[in-house]
Amino acid sequence: MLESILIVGCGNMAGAMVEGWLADGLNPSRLTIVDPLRTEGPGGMPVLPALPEDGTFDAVLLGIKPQNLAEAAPGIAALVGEGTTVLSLLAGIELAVLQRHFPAARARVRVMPNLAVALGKAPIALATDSTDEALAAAVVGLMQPLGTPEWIGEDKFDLVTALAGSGPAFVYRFIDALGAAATRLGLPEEQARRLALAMVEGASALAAASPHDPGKLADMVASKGGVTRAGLDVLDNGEALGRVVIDTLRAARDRSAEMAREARD
Ligand SMILES: NC(=O)C1=CN([C@@H]2O[C@H](COP(=O)(O)OP(=O)(O)OC[C@H]3O[C@@H](n4cnc5c(N)ncnc54)[C@H](O)[C@@H]3O)[C@@H](O)[C@H]2O)C=CC1
Ligand SMILES: O=C(O)[C@@H]1CCC=N1
Repeated sequence: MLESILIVGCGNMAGAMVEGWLADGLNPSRLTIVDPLRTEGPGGMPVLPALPEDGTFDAVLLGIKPQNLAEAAPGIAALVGEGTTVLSLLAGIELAVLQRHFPAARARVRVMPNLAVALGKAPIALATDSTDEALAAAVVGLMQPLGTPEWIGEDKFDLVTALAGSGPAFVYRFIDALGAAATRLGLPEEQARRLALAMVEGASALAAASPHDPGKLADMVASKGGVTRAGLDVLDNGEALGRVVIDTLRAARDRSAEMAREARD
């Protein structure tokens, strides 16, 4: 049902999806990639500099920036027929706006992954204006090799964009901050960075594998009156970490909502 896929815009995000699909064994002949700024895609895939003149595709994956949509949409729409599902990665571009640009499509689906799709480890939020259950199952099947797809009401998409889409950047900042702090407190910089990254990798793998929630795991690390508790007391004091994280997600969510308003009007 989603055999042939035209990918329009193959930068960081769509490129990572292609990497994930190829790693999972997807037949590259299913993908046609268009990007004026790339000569080669992941795995040496060919990239067309412009949209093909004609062709029939089961899906069109939009991997361009939201601000490029209005200009690119008419050309893309010419390749979107009644059998084509539009899959959009674009932050803050609502289904209603996709409907306006691609009225002939079989369905429109918002997809919010993150760069961990390359490793098959991204949460992938999905929202659609279609009620076709077979199509919904096909979309989930297409996304499954890239991580953990799940349907989410579109009213939560701004928040999910902040958490699942932008989230890795927030975690990378925290890893950087751990390394920088350890450097400032006396470890050689390279060693501090290496230890911080290895620690986060192991801790998140354990959190994913453990039957315990992260709060319980934190308590399992912290001995009463010991070393970890002294550090946690700083993070917990006045909910210091909790407050900065709420402010972070709120700012990202609100920017997504603002982008949605701009694209709507
Ligand atoms: N980078 C990320 O982690 C995430 C990005 N997204 C969404 O993915 C989309 C792409 O973001 P990135 O990959 O980060 O941007 P990017 O700038 O790396 O990639 C965009 C690509 O689109 C190409 N492009 C521009 N106009 C085009 C056109 N008319 N036809 C074909 N290709 C065209 C550019 O040459 C570029 O390679 C955005 O809409 C963003 O909201 C969603 C989730 C996470
Ligand atoms: O920063 C952005 O706008 C996109 C959406 C989520 C991640 N990157």
